[in-house]
Amino acid sequence: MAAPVGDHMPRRALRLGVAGPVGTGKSSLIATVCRNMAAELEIGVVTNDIYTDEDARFLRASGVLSAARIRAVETGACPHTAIRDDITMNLIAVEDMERDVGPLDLVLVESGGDNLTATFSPGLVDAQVFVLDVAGGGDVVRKGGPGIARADLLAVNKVDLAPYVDVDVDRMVAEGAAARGGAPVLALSRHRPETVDELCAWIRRLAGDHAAGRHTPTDPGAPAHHHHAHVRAT
Ligand SMILES: Nc1nc2c(ncn2[C@@H]2O[C@H](COP(=O)(O)OP(=O)(O)OP(=O)(O)O)[C@@H](O)[C@H]2O)c(=O)[nH]1
Repeated sequence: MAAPVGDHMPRRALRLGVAGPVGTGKSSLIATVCRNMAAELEIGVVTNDIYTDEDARFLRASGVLSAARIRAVETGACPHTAIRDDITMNLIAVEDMERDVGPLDLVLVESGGDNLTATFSPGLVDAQVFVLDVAGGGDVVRKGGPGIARADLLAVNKVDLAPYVDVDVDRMVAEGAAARGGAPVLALSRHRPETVDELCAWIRRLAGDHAAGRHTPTDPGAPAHHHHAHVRAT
């Protein structure tokens, strides 16, 4: 689908951030999107890990994209540092990839796993998905935070596990929608194709709006204030 728009202005890919606590299924969600949408969109992925390139290796091993379309950023610090405070490493990774393998339609940027605080800078991504999972407990949506409250999409993932962890998915989704003033919440499982279709439809709409110049990034707000003064030099 990638093609220049207008007379001579090549457009850049839609950049979609994927954030959320450790292990909620961010890499799996990205692999699922690539598997289901690679035939219609030219896709690239940038992963952020604190100390490793584990997520990039997982995605390369899954075989959903060629290795050149998967770049790893090792942040060496809290996830929000590289996706919000100083986005330079990520911007360079995205721009290098688009130059090397582009033009692309969609670049997915995965944050390193965090607690509930990480949000992407609107200078890095055009939109963001915040991923929770039912295994984290039905009450986690009530704990709030900028990602839960104001990301473009809240995904409640692994809903296939809900019966095993005593979570009422409908209630979790309703509480999420209430916390977000009605903004979209998606009950998701990679084992439930109809939910994957809904995720792909949401991305398809967003990519269309971006390509047509109809999408304006909104900032979910800064992460909760915190500091590292307790980490003492020896
Ligand atoms: N049952 C079930 N398991 C899932 C689903 N999605 C992901 N998982 C599993 O959840 C675990 C964590 O998934 P990842 O995709 O690695 O999670 P992540 O958020 O990228 O993890 P970090 O990068 O470490 O923060 C893995 O064992 C996945 O197989 C799902 O929809 N259903």
